[in-house]
Amino acid sequence: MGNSDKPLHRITVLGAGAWGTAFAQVLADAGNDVTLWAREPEIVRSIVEDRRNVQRLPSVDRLPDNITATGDRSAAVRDAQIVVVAIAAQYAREALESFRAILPQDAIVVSLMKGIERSTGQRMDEVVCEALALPRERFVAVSGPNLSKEVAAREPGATVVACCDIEVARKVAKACSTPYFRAFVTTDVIGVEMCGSLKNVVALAVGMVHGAGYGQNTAAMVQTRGLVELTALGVASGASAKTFHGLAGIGDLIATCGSPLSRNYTFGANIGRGMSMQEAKELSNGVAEGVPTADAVVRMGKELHVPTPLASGVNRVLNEGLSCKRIFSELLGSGPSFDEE
Ligand SMILES: NC(=O)C1=CN([C@@H]2O[C@H](COP(=O)(O)OP(=O)(O)OC[C@H]3O[C@@H](n4cnc5c(N)ncnc54)[C@H](OP(=O)(O)O)[C@@H]3O)[C@@H](O)[C@H]2O)C=CC1
Ligand SMILES: O=C(CO)COP(=O)(O)O
Repeated sequence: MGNSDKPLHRITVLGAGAWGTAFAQVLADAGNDVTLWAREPEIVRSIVEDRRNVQRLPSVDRLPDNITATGDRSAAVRDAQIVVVAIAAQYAREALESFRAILPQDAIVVSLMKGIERSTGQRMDEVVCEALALPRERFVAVSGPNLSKEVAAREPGATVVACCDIEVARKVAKACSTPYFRAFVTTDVIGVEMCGSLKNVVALAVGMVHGAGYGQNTAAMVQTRGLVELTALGVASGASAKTFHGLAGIGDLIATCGSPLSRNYTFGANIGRGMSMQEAKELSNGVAEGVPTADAVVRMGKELHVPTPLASGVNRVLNEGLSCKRIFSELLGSGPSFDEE
């Protein structure tokens, strides 16, 4: 499905999980030559020999021919012009440090990850730049309403590509644009990072709402107050409020909070139904980034003097065993309050 005979770019995707593999297909469809790096030999074998990633993206029957895979770090990044990182956020630093010495000098690094590092409270732009000693001009964040299974089915959709250098953002946007996938650009890296990471905590909460047996009124309250909370945290971190009202913010919130395809939503729903953390983890179809991120968000709120009632409630359910019903009634507060700000 490439656009021309000559590949647009040589791109390497680190991490052949659900989103790494689906995004690799977008890049291949856009006309790039794509190499997926995976640490699991069986995933590499199945992509190379069977043209499938049965473990992580079983819905795709045949990956495009211009995708290959390897487990060899040096071979994976040797000629890469763009390196895309799609590793579970809590393990990104450790995984990227092993690429630091072998990353091509001028490669652009794109993060697809949506999480805050629990041990440091850092966003993925900070983690990636630190782990790879990467200048910020070569860091790009991609985030939006992008449920991997729907993107992999080539359903119409869009994303946001952020870099402090708008020309670099445009280059990456072009590299991931296809007739079914559109990329919008911005320089608000912090905003895009905060949207993607924090909406996962809201998706956990909305999942808990439905799991606990409540309906759309409660879900709408949680989702809307969640947007207010994540916007306040983002703005206090240096982001533009506008970003939160766009595709990466409210757009992703709508997709994630409204779909059982979301691992965060599903994890929250299972907790709401009364499962233990262990049971919910065992059932999860991939990483639910909001779980470790909730704790980081609460600490971030304290540091930035931004109230985080929703993230605090979610965190107390996850880490202190509070009931979902209790946190939603506590969210309503006691005395009268009519000020929506
Ligand atoms: N799925 C989606 O719809 C979307 C996901 N995202 C974000 O993209 C990121 C990846 O998500 P997704 O691909 O879906 O998640 P998956 O759970 O499907 O995959 C996680 C990936 O991280 C890898 N990984 C985990 N630990 C390590 C480690 N120590 N070293 C190297 N690799 C490691 C896994 O490798 P292994 O297979 O060997 O365990 C796997 O490739 C997340 O931050 C997520 O929030 C963003 C948009 C959409
Ligand atoms: O970020 C996503 C959609 O935009 C995917 O959400 P989950 O990680 O909850 O599956």
